[in-house]
Amino acid sequence: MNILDQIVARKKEEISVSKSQKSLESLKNSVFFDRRTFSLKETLIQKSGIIAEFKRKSPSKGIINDQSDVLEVAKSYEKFGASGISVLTDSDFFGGNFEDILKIKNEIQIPILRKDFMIDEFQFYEAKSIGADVVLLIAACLSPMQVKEFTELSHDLGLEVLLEIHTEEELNHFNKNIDLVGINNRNLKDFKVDLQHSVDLKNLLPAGTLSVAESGIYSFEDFKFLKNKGFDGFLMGEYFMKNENPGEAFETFVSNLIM
Ligand SMILES: O=P(O)(O)OC[C@@H](O)[C@@H](O)c1c[nH]c2ccccc12
Repeated sequence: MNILDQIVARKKEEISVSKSQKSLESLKNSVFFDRRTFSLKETLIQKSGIIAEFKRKSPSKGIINDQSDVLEVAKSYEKFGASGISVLTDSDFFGGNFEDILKIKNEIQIPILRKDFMIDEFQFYEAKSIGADVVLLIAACLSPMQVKEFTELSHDLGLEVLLEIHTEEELNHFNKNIDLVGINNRNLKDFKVDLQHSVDLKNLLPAGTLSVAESGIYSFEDFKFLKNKGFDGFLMGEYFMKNENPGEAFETFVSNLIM
């Protein structure tokens, strides 16, 4: 079984436990459920375009940073111009949890992306209830029909959708209601990173689609290359998180943008 299949299999178990512990009603009654959400479509254009990620570990890299405080990092990301913050909520494979979003929600004013493997309606109510503004839909673990249904549900809840694709075939998961399309530079099945592959795929998107280059952006040159090819957004995690102080690393990185 490839890693993505393993994660999804584990996620199904996790969801059934969650459902047995929490009712949909209780999610709808939570403090953050009834609120206005922030739009990543807007901040992507208004700010640096960088969606900075908080990630403790990953299947491809092992432990990246298990010391940093989520609130401290999130505040710096916001202060130095991040368009949004991506927070991993998968615990087994990425070391994340819901608390990370709950802790930062009232402290920052930019969109929060709940980064997880979304395969069940229940998770979208959860995302809203913990304070997320945007959710990730990974084409590789969903059918085009599921993408369509989950997009409608997300919009009913006031959440925006970032659809992640990696191959040309996955373009058939796109529909006109999708808010943003992320092209993963990293193949989730073998972890290979290929920036040119993403550029080629981006050129096949309908004109005017907001595009986000995801993963494996490891230098300012990588960033500039993708920006010059027309990407609107850049999802970066490890490059910042591998430092003792990810917020400071973010500040240094964006100082290049102004020069
Ligand atoms: O740490 P990186 O290489 O900068 O990548 C960030 C982000 O793109 C990556 O974490 C990611 C992209 N798509 C995902 C899907 C699930 C989990 C994680 C991801």
